[in-house]
Amino acid sequence: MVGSGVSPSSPVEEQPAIGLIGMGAMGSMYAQCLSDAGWKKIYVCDLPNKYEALKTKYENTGITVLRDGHLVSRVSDFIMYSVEAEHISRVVSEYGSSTKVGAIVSGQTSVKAPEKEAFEKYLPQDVHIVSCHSLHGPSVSPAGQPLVLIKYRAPDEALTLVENILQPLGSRYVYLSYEDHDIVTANTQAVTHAAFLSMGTAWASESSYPWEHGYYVGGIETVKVNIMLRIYSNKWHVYAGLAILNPSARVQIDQYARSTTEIFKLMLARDAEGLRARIYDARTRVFGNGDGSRAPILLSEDMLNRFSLGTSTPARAPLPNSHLSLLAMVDCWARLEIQPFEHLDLAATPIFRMWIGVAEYLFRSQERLDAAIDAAVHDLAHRSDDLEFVIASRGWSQCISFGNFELYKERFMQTATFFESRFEEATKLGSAMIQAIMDSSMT
Ligand SMILES: NC(=O)C1=CN([C@@H]2O[C@H](COP(=O)(O)OP(=O)(O)OC[C@H]3O[C@@H](n4cnc5c(N)ncnc54)[C@H](OP(=O)(O)O)[C@@H]3O)[C@@H](O)[C@H]2O)C=CC1
Ligand SMILES: O=C(O)C(=O)Cc1ccc(O)cc1
Repeated sequence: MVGSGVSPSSPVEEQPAIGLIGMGAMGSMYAQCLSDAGWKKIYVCDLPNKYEALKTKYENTGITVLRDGHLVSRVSDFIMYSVEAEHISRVVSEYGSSTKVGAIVSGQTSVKAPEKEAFEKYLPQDVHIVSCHSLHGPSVSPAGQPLVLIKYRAPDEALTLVENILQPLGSRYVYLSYEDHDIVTANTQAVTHAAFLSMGTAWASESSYPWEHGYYVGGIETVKVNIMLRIYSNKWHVYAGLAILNPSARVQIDQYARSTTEIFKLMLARDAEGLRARIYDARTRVFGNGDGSRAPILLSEDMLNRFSLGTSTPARAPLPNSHLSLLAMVDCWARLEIQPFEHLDLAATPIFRMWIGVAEYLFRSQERLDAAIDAAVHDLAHRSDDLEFVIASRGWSQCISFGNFELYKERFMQTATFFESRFEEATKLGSAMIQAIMDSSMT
C-alpha cells in the first residue's frame, strides 16, 4: 500500500493514484476539490459514451479521463464509486475484478446495504474496503460538513490513507459501521425528504407557486419553500435510492404518512383536546421539558426573511397555519422513538439541521404551537393545502413501499417539472440560507 502518511505536498511519485468512477455531481465535485488541493494523480471515468465530452472538459487540468472503470481500477490505489445506488451492484460486478491488488475501494452511495453486498460479492479478496458518504449535496461547501467513513475490510493504515486523501474537503469525519450508517441516515434523511417531497407534490397539485402570491413567505415558511425546491432540483435517483433501498427507511416514511393522516382526522373531527394531547405528548418525547441549554438552530426570523423567494417580505400578516407537516414530523419522531437531536451533532445533513430547526422553532414556543393547534382545528384557510398534503404524503409512502424506481421517477419528475423554472433562483438563495445557518451554528 502507498505510505499512509502522504499529503498533497508529497512528491508525485509517493502520491496515491486516486480513481473516481462516476463523474456526475458528486464525482466531479470530489475530482475538482482533490485536484485543486494538489493531488496530482487523479483518474476518472463515467460511462464510455461520455468519454469525449469529459476529456474536453478536463483538458489541461491535473485530472486524467479514462474510457471506463476497468482502466480506472487497474491503475488506482484508492477507488471511489460515485454512481446511482440502484446501479451499484451492476457497476461493481463489471469493474470490481479489475481492481489493483492492495487498493482501497470506497463508495459514495447514500444507502450502504446494496453497496456492502456488491463489494462483498464482486471485489477480489486482496483489496481493502473503506467506504464513505458526504452528508451534503454537491452545491454545498464540504468544509465542516460531516463525512462518514466506514472501515469495513481494511487495516488501520488504509483508513489513515483515506483520511489523508480526503483531507482537502475540510469535512468532519464521522466513523460508523455500514449498518449504523443506514439506521442513522434513515432517521435523518429519508423521513425528512418525505416531508419536503410531499409539500412539493401538494403545491404542484394545486398548480400553485404560493410564495409568489404572498403565502408561505417569511420565517420558517421560507425554509419550507427553499428546501422543497432544493430537493426537487437534485437528482431523483438520490432520493429514490435512499428511500427504497434503505431497509429502515420505509417504516419511517410509512409512519410519517400515518401521523399526517391521523392528525388530519383529528382536525376534521374538530377534536381540539385530542389533538392538543397528542401534540403535547409528542413534544415531551422529542424535546423533553426544554431546559433551554441548547441554543436554537434558527437564530432569528429576520435572518430567514433575507432568503425569501418572490416577495422579500410577506404581503400580509401570515395566515394562521396548522403547520401539519411539522406537527406530523414531531409526532412521527415520537412514535418511532427517534431522538433527532442525538443525530444533530454527529451526522446531520444541512437539510435535516434546518428541518429540526424549524420544528424546534414551532414546538419550543408555547404561543406558536398553540396557534398552530388552534389553526388546525378552527381555521379553514390552509385546509385545502392540508388535504393535498395528506394525499401527497400517503402517495409517497405507498410509492416507496412498492419499491419501484420507475414509479418514483414519474412522481418526482412530474412535480420537479412544475417547479423547474424556479430552480436557479432557489438554488442560490437556498445555498446562501444554508451557509448562513451553518455559520451561525458554528460561532
Ligand atoms: N447528489 C447528492 O446530493 C448526493 C449524492 N450522493 C450519492 O452519490 C452517488 C452519485 O450521486 P450524484 O453524483 O448526485 O449522481 P449523478 O447522477 O450526478 O452521477 C452518477 C454518475 O455515474 C454515472 N454512471 C452510471 N453507471 C456508470 C458506470 N458503469 N461507469 C461509470 N459511470 C457510471 C452516471 O451516468 P448516467 O447518468 O448516464 O447513468 C452519472 O453520470 C449516488 O449514489 C448518490 O446517492 C451522496 C451524497 C450527496
Ligand atoms: O441534505 C440532504 O438531505 C440532501 O438532500 C442532500 C443529500 C442528498 C443525499 C445524500 O446522500 C446526502 C445529502
